[in-house]
Amino acid sequence: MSDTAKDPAVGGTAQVGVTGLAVMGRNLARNLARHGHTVAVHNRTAARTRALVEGFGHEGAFVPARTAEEFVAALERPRRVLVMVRAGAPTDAVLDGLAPLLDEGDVVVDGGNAHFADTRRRERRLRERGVHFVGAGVSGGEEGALNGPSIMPGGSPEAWAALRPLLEDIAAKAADGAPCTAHIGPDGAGHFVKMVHNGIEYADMQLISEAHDLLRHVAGYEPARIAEVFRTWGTGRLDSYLIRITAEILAHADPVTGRPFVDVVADAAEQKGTGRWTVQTALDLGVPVSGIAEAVLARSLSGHTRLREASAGLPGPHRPPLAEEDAAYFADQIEQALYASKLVSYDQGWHMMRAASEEYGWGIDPGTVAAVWRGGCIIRAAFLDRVRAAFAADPALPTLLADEGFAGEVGEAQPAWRSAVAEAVRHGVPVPGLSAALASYDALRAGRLPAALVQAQRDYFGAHTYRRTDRAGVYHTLWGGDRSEVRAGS
Ligand SMILES: NC(=O)C1=CN([C@@H]2O[C@H](COP(=O)(O)OP(=O)(O)OC[C@H]3O[C@@H](n4cnc5c(N)ncnc54)[C@H](OP(=O)(O)O)[C@@H]3O)[C@@H](O)[C@H]2O)C=CC1
Ligand SMILES: O=C(CO)[C@H](O)[C@H](O)COP(=O)(O)O
Repeated sequence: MSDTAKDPAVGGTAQVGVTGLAVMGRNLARNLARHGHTVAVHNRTAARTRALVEGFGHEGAFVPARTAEEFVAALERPRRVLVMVRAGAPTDAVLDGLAPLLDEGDVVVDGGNAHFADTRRRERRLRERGVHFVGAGVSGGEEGALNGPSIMPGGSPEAWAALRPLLEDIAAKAADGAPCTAHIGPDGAGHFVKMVHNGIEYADMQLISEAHDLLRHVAGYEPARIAEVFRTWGTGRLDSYLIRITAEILAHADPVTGRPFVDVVADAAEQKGTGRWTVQTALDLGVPVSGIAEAVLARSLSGHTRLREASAGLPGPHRPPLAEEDAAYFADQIEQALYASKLVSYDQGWHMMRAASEEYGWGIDPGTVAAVWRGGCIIRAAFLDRVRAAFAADPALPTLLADEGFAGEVGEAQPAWRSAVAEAVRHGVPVPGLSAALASYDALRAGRLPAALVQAQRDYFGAHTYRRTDRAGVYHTLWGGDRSEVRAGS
């Protein structure tokens, strides 16, 4: 490994260092090297470092390091370090090891899926030492890390200035050539936006899977045919990475049994936690992210094997699949339901980012987030360019449904959306994502909500008070007495 002598005042020759060389770190290091940067590479277990240099050393300039000391010494100053290890305690362990070796002005990036609250804590700690800590969301999986991920860095403007040339080099490029990275905001803003990205990812995957279920059990289509339907949808307004990979998965036959691959995969969806974090955080912020919540709950329900087995015989409708011409019409309704539900679910994610930005003073620009998500990430989708344009035209837009174009599309889709959900209910096919999105749409457009009765109930049993529609002030009715009303506040 490296034995290059270092001048401590100048540092080493590597422009950037990557520590943590599993799937993501290894491929990001290669991406950086392929773009002409000299990359110091390090991993707790040295075998990964050796494998990277032996396997891909020809792709660019790597400086392998055995220890954290050797790694830090290999970097030119001010140093730029990318930490790409498992989130949680491992990240703290790596930062604890690096911190004493770093100097004022150095920049450390955590590219893992950290919780934004951890990022805020780590940023504060390293700032005390004069080190810039950047919590950067990275999305795109293995392929994205190598060929261009979407990168969402949060940190100081100085850190962004130091990282910008590197990140813009390695990030995916949108159709207009813009790099899919931008300064999201200070401290935890980048990891917050990545968390919401993953929450939306859960919602989108759930909606697509519900659409598949309806095409299968109500339209009566086989997976190969559904693959064709998805392929067609992928050429229109639903054009997205997740739709494309779904079409590929559905067209795939299991090499062992010859059956459709989707039919041999156990139907228990796992989760590492970012979707759950999104919902927990949304609850704390008081933002209704029903699409993401239903997706998290659907994964959870799918894993409750004993509960499902105990409930499997419960009665439900037994309807035959639709006739061929009705099925084709129904497939079109599903496309409309999927598009409208997707829009509502993404919109809920933006609502959450707006609330957090206000809470933490992050100044997140909603159009910038849409721009960064146009390429490289798992939820990349053609319609995000229109989301970017809508927010560019009005950064204070309270909901995408207030944008004339999106409102028109959802308005046109809503009769089909209702029919698709109603048909699902008639056939006993669960569509928590599609129906939650429709309920959210209906609640938002309703002039008056049943919340009035809830407030009255709260006042009845707990004297929790209520406001009136016809005059200012806070009131309580003496439910246990003569039912007269008293003013309880202003
Ligand atoms: N995989 C993916 O598609 C994506 C992953 N991410 C995030 O990127 C990060 C890296 O992901 P991935 O590449 O999949 O790797 P993993 O999450 O599987 O983490 C493995 C890496 O963490 C290191 N590590 C674990 N514990 C420690 C420790 N205590 N001290 C030092 N190093 C430790 C491992 O070192 P060793 O080899 O010695 O065990 C290895 O380099 C994670 O935070 C993940 O959530 C983000 C986007 C997509
Ligand atoms: O970060 C990612 C993509 O952007 C990961 O793919 C994501 O963490 C997967 O999450 P889960 O395992 O919970 O489905």
